[in-house]
Amino acid sequence: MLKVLVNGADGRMGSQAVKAVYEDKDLELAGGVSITHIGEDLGEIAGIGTLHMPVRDNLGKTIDDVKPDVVVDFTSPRAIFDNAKTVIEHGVNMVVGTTGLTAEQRDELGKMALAEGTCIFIAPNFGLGAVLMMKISTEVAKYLPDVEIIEMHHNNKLDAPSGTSIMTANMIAAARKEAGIEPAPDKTHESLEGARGTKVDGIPIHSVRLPGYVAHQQVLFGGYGEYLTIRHDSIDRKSFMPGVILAVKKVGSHPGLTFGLENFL
Ligand SMILES: NC(=O)C1=CN([C@@H]2O[C@H](COP(=O)(O)OP(=O)(O)OC[C@H]3O[C@@H](n4cnc5c(N)ncnc54)[C@H](O)[C@@H]3O)[C@@H](O)[C@H]2O)C=CC1
Ligand SMILES: O=C(O)C1=N[C@H](C(=O)O)C[C@H](O)C1
Repeated sequence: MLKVLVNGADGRMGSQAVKAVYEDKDLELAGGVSITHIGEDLGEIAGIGTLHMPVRDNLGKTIDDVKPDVVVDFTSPRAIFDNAKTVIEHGVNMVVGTTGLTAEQRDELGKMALAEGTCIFIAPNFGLGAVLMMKISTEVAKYLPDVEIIEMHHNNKLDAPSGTSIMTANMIAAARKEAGIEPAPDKTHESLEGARGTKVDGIPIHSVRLPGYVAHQQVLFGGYGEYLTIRHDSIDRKSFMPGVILAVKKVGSHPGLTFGLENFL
């Protein structure tokens, strides 16, 4: 049985991860860490009943105490780099769902993990539909290179643009480059700064934050007298859990850094 520790255990995603790990017959829930709800019962917070397992407040100390095989992290873009370093330094494998790491930070963590003989898996999106949205977008971009992304999330999301939209833009730009095809130049003058969104690899990303939304993205391709829109909607955070559980089970057989759920499908 793989022992799993969840960091950010009382959050929207962390509490779902606690439940998913607890319900999987091949995994053992080793504990939960957070900076809020410290000392409260982990099971009560995740809505699965009393577990007599308190939420702990120090990742490093908790790893020393419970000796997990895998740490799952759903915390905050500000905390994730240091969290990942702590986990790797303790020689433990890690599954990261938290967004906000730069490509340089990911590479650094991958090198650290290799040096320590551990495995780190990072995915900005664990939803199967979202992975397919990105993959299909790279195919479309070879024929319709003019593209913009609109991502829509709940108003408590801390970062913008979303990790998924950044990854989508990176993948589309790489596919366009490989196909030797370029988008039309953007001739618009922004009379108000920000009107055309932010740009990642030259691709405009527009971020919407509203109550009522969960996690949604549209990839809009324009052509001559036609357009094609690829849209993905996560309407329940349970949609991410099969991907998280898959990653927990597979991470240990991939030394160093693995980036993106498509590598495990
Ligand atoms: N990869 C994926 O499929 C998905 C990724 N996310 C990402 O996961 C992250 C968390 O999202 P939510 O669960 O919505 O946030 P949340 O705010 O509901 O939960 C984060 C939790 O982490 C705790 N926390 C913050 N800093 C911490 C630290 N240093 N150590 C331990 N605990 C800490 C907070 O107290 C909070 O309870 C975000 O970066 C979000 O973009 C969200 C959904 C899906
Ligand atoms: O914060 C969220 O909610 C989500 N974050 C991830 C992202 O930034 O892409 C994944 C999903 O979009 C939900």
